[in-house]
Amino acid sequence: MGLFSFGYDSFMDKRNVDTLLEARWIIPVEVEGTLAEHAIAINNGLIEAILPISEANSRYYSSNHIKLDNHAIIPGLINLHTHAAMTLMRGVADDLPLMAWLKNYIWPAESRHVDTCFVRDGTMLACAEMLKGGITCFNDMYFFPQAAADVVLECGIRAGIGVVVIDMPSAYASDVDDYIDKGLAIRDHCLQQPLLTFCLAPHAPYSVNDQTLTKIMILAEQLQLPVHIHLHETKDEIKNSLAENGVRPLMRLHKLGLVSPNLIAAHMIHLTDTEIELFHEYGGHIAHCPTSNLKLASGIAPVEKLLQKGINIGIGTDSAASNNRLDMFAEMRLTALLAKGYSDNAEAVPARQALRMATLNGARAMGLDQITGSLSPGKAADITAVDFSSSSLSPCFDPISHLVYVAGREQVSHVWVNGRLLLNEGELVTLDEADIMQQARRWQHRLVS
Ligand SMILES: CSC[C@H]1O[C@@H](n2cnc3c(O)ncnc32)[C@H](O)[C@@H]1O
Ligand SMILES: [Zn+2]
Repeated sequence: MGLFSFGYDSFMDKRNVDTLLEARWIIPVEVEGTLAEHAIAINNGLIEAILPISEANSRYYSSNHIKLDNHAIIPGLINLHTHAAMTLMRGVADDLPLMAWLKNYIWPAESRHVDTCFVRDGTMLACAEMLKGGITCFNDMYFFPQAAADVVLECGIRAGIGVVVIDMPSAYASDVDDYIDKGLAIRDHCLQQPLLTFCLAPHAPYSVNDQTLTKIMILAEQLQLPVHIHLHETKDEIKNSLAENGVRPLMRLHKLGLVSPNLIAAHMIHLTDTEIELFHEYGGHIAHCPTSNLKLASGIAPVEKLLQKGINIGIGTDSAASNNRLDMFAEMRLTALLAKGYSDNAEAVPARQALRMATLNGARAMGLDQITGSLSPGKAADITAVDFSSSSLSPCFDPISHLVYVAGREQVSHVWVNGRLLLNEGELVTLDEADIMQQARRWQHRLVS
């Protein structure tokens, strides 16, 4: 009787949580280093505690107790710049420079095919690829953002949806005011959705005029929204801006008041020292997209120099039409390797920094660093588990080094967003992968015809 009541009492003393997750290594990112043999207690979508396994077991219990004995647990990866629905155009036009790619292939295809169904099916395909690759949050810029938002809510991933603006009529909107009105109406409708945030997303300095950019600057300040834009992507962008506006694009945006902590500038390849100073002084963030930049021969961003200055840099895949993968493991590795080669310095972007760029820095750029981007009590349980049991990851002296230089997305086994399991032992929980692939094949036939 005494023994029974002792066991019962001590069981009752423990706190019941939704999930108790044990792992060989936990890499919180916010604090440096690796925690060996620790556990995470997850409750109501949030990380409640991270403790050594024995301590976690003495304080918590859960009917959902998961033991990942050979895994590293990291914050979910954050894809800071993408056009999710463009997965349906993966490989339609390769080996071209940006403007030929856009003007001769992508924009004509978009004008013929992009509608709400295309964006729905393409975003589903992207979410399947991203979740299987450990991505828990993406920053999107595309037509028909309502369709992307619907998919995000259906599958349970987290996203920043772009209120896209471009001075080019489309099936989605007739002019820039129509783009803005439609985008803001979607935001108003989704204000209570914890997985959705919104950005103002003017496409690029060459496709949006001064008057519209000023309107966007005012809206960003009024609504405290990030502004997500392609910037300084090619040498031609800068040459044309000098010819048409008398200034380089970044200086033009600065004169219009857009360079601020609200700004997320994708690419930022061709920069003078003065521009780097200015960008740092005014607090902008960068979405570095190394694969897309190389594939379109746009150039190599001076990442080491920008980091040394103290600029916040996250990592993006860009679209599957210019990458051609939505693979943040590949982008992390390339970020680390390119920075070394470009700056002639093997110490540039060590593994821990590449991982931080792919997680916490992305969250910071999106204004989400109080919610996600690292594993700390009080933050959302946006978590990726990476299986280290393969011989190709053996031996392992440092799991952070392996995550960047060895592991690939094929090692991702589990993903949680807001405490909800979305990938279980490599299988998508909320998405029907076979159906998604069938829809992709249907679009492939349409695009060809
Ligand atoms: C108006 S929706 C977004 C728009 O951007 C196009 N796009 C995709 N990748 C890039 C890139 O690297 N630079 C500039 N524009 C890009 C996409 O096709 C859509 O038209
Ligand atoms: Zn882009």
